[in-house]
Amino acid sequence: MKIYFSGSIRGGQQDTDLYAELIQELKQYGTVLTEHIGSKTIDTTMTDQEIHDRDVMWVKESDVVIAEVTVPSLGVGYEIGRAIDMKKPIICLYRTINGKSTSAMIRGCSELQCFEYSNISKAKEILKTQLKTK
Ligand SMILES: O=c1[nH]c(=O)n([C@H]2C[C@H](O)[C@@H](COP(=O)(O)O)O2)cc1CO
Repeated sequence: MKIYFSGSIRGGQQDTDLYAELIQELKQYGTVLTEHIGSKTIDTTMTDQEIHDRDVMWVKESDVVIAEVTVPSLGVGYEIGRAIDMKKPIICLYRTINGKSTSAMIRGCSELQCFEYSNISKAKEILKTQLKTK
């Protein structure tokens, strides 16, 4: 199974360590195409167009998209929209921080499976339940 993991980069990298742990967990279910999202080092050798085209190709190739949407990111929202058009199964994970929840455009979308979680163990449980059937 090919997994496209989506998480904020230019939207803010405060959750990068959490993404790295989720990516590590996801590796037991298949190949994670986007391991770089769990690293704070940004590749400066690629142009924006190269990043965009590579990532859209990976979304196309993927069997499932997992998006951590707590940190608002234009790129993550865009990838989710493209993945919906491609009819991919999409799981969105988010935490509520200081009473602030994620966008209604994500939580209110019936084509997404959205799950709120409070800590990494809960996120792993959600992934286990959701991915064992895929
Ligand atoms: O350098 C990058 N590499 C990359 O793969 N992305 C993709 C993957 C992430 O899921 C998403 C993050 O978008 P943003 O940078 O707008 O937060 O976009 C985004 C950037 C920078 O925008």
